[in-house]
Amino acid sequence: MFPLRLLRTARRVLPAKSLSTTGQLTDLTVDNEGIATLTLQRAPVNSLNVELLQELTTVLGQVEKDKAKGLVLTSASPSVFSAGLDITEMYNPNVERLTALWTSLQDLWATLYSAPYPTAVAINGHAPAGGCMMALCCEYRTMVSGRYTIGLNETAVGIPVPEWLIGTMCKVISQREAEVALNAGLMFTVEEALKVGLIDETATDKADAIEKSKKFIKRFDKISPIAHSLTKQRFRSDVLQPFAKNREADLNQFKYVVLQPEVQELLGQIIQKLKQKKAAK
Ligand SMILES: CC/C=C\CC/C=C/CC(=O)SCCNC(=O)CCNC(=O)[C@H](O)C(C)(C)COP(=O)(O)OP(=O)(O)OC[C@H]1O[C@@H](n2cnc3c(N)ncnc32)[C@H](O)[C@@H]1OP(=O)(O)O
Repeated sequence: MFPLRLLRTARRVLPAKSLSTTGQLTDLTVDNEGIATLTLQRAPVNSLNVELLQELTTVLGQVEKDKAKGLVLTSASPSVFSAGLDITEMYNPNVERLTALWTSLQDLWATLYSAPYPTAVAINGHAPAGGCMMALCCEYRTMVSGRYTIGLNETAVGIPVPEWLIGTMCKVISQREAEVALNAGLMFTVEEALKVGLIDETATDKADAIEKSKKFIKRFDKISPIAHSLTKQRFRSDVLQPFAKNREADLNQFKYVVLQPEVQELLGQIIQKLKQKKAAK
């Protein structure tokens, strides 16, 4: 059950010096104020394969165990926050690996969405699909201005958006805006995202986005962790609880859809287009 996980009693008194942990695909640092920064670093575009999804969930568990003051999520890429699920994991897949991919995505979503500590994201580049999903899980979104896009474009790659992700989006933007965007797999520019409330503010660069994210986390300095985590839980439980009951059916539906010949054909075409785009650069 999610409620107990969300019950958070005290922040740890952190040592004066910064802590730093480096995984293979992510980097976690904790500053001397106790704010953790988790950086995605799977080059070139932080696409989410099984290993990255699992590492992210493990590191989030560590942030919780260490009782950090809060978390800032960002990316090491100069232009992409995350390209979403690794498309090559879904094309001609090994079914066991496909199962692990979706189960790991479910775990990451549930862990980040129900994190008992304050969360903010510094979106320093494009954030399609699973990239947008991670941003939506956070309590505050700052995006670097530029020619970047953000949104849930799953239908454009042949994947229906699961109910838990529709619910997550509808907590952030209006149901009407969400329905129009998700049905057609539309992406938002930074300006459009700000206008509909998909992001909370813009930043001039990554450093500015991180600073703004940390400023958000510091809002909770005088708020009791129990008051914060229980209130957050109450806002999110109507999305988390049905998810917990339906995750097996959600997995089966994902596998059924991805293995359809027409979806496989579409995924193959997308991979081809990405390759041609690179060759034309
Ligand atoms: C039911 C499920 C619903 C919701 C749950 C959440 C999950 C959703 C499913 C997904 O996430 S599907 C993935 C959807 N993602 C996309 O459609 C993004 C595709 N990529 C792009 O649009 C662009 O790459 C970019 C805008 C992110 C970045 O553009 P740029 O900086 O110009 O880089 P390149 O396009 O040249 O790509 C560099 C390199 O990376 C490879 N790549 C890009 N995206 C992916 C990806 N999603 N998976 C795997 N690989 C990707 C691309 O092929 C290039 O590879 P090279 O080997 O040629 O270097």
